[in-house]
Amino acid sequence: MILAITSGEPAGVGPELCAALVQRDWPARLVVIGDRQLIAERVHAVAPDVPVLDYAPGAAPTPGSLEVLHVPLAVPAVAGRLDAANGRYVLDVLDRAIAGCKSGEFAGMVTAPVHKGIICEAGVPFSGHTEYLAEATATPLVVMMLVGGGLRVALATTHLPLKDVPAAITRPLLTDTLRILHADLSQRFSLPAPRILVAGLNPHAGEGGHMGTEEIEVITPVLDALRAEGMKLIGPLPADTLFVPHTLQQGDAVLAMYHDQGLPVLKHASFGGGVNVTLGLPIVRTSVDHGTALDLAGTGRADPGSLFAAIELAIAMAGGRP
Ligand SMILES: NC(=O)C1=CN([C@@H]2O[C@H](COP(=O)(O)OP(=O)(O)OC[C@H]3O[C@@H](n4cnc5c(N)ncnc54)[C@H](O)[C@@H]3O)[C@@H](O)[C@H]2O)C=CC1
Ligand SMILES: NCC(=O)COP(=O)(O)O
Repeated sequence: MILAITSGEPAGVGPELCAALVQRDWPARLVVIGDRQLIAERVHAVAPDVPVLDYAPGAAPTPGSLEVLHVPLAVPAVAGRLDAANGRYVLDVLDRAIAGCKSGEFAGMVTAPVHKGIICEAGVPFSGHTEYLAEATATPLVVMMLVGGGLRVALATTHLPLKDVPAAITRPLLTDTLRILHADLSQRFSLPAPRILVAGLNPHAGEGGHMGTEEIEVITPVLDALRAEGMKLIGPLPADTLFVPHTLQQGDAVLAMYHDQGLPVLKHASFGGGVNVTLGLPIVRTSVDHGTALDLAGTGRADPGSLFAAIELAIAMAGGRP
């Protein structure tokens, strides 16, 4: 099994985190995609003895070395300093991994962090890997789920302004999101009858319609319809008490209505060891839970724990050992 590791934003911690890959004996061949010289420089700054070699598909990998599939930078990259001139490079790296996943060259892809803002400043509207992968694979809807700290938290909406969230949560969106979450928990997470805790949108899940009506008009009807099909759905629950241990024990996963309803809890519980996984895709994609950490780039102090966890999950999802 070959996994593509996209090295992400060249000014961020992604390239140097690749040095840590040689610390473990993985049950998969890991191929780092990025600029050969950039990866070598960042890796050798923190691990001078690690050989950085060109990926040669036909040849057996050299144990203890890092294999790089070269995609050239547009301009030299400086750790900690974003440059819009390399925005297209970041997408070229992703495109190469996606092409390899589609063709069967790679069993899946694991992504190091990108900086959404600098890609937008490069002139390409970009809100995240999740949305980019959906478009690149012509998948009408995907679901972002983060896993860590004993939690699985999926999102009904991802990267959109908070003011646009209520209108985005429609009956069709919620229905399709729950179907994808249910199917992937069953098939890819070995949970044949997953119990899903569904958050409300408003404080106290709307307090009976006195603090918002989306629970009554949208969420409850969708849950009732899907329950009639046999899904085990609990909610809509007030988000502030959903995450107390007693309630969490009653479910296998949480569906939060928006990014910052679910992810702060998940990251509090697991930062540095969490994994972001895109559900509903025809390919396997997992990611680190953290961002580009420009403040740490080039210092060698970035923790590879989340990258390791993302690789483990990708291997498991692709059918290898965990
Ligand atoms: N998977 C991805 O591509 C993700 C990308 N991002 C992007 O990253 C950029 C920066 O986001 P921020 O909110 O500043 O979050 P961030 O995760 O980059 O940084 C938040 C804090 O966590 C620390 N940190 C991050 N990764 C670490 C690691 N591996 N080890 C130790 N400490 C670590 C940083 O030093 C900083 O103090 C944004 O453009 C955002 O969109 C954010 C999350 C995920
Ligand atoms: N908070 C998660 C995040 O921003 C990563 O998003 P994506 O790039 O995986 O879509």
